[in-house]
Amino acid sequence: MKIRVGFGFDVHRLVEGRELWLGGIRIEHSCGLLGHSDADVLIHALCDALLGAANMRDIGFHFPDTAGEYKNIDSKILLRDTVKMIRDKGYQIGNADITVCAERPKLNPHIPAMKKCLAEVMEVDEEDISIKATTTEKLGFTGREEGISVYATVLLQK
Ligand SMILES: Nc1ccn([C@@H]2O[C@H](COP(=O)(O)O)[C@@H](O)[C@H]2O)c(=O)n1
Ligand SMILES: C[C@@]1(CO)OP(=O)(O)OP(=O)(O)OC[C@H]1O
Repeated sequence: MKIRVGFGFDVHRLVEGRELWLGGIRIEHSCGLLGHSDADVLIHALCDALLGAANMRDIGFHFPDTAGEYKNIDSKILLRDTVKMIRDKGYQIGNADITVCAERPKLNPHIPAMKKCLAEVMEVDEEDISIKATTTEKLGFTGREEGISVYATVLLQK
């Protein structure tokens, strides 16, 4: 069996007047993430980790932010299509481990719903998706609540 690791990282800016979408679910917050799509930064990092493990470039290569068809798109659609691409190349998903850097809101209460949602979209067990949250102790752009960043690692098997 061939085992391959992939890593993804993404950042989106927090602004007023946008909904906050994270891990496929909407979270009540005073501001939301800015992007061409719904700006679900967690899903974008996860897509990049999946694509990286399969050596299939990155999210912007497959879903360019210059294309009207992706304007305000639900990132769950991008994740579903990414998973299809990597399965078509013969890979199975082993597990994903994701860390969200956000000063606010508290994400722990939302993590079970995110895991359930992502597991459904990816057609994997919830047990195979780990999501963790950390502040950056008020340091840097995440600490100043200017944005949210996400790191994702996945393991694929062939
Ligand atoms: N947006 C966040 C950030 C953190 N958490 C949880 O709080 C714990 C402590 O955070 P530190 O940054 O002080 O280490 C962290 O381990 C998470 O469990 C959260 O829910 N939402
Ligand atoms: C998702 C896409 C496409 O709508 O746009 P954004 O929401 O701007 O996200 P980003 O992570 O900057 O890049 C990937 C994109 O091409």
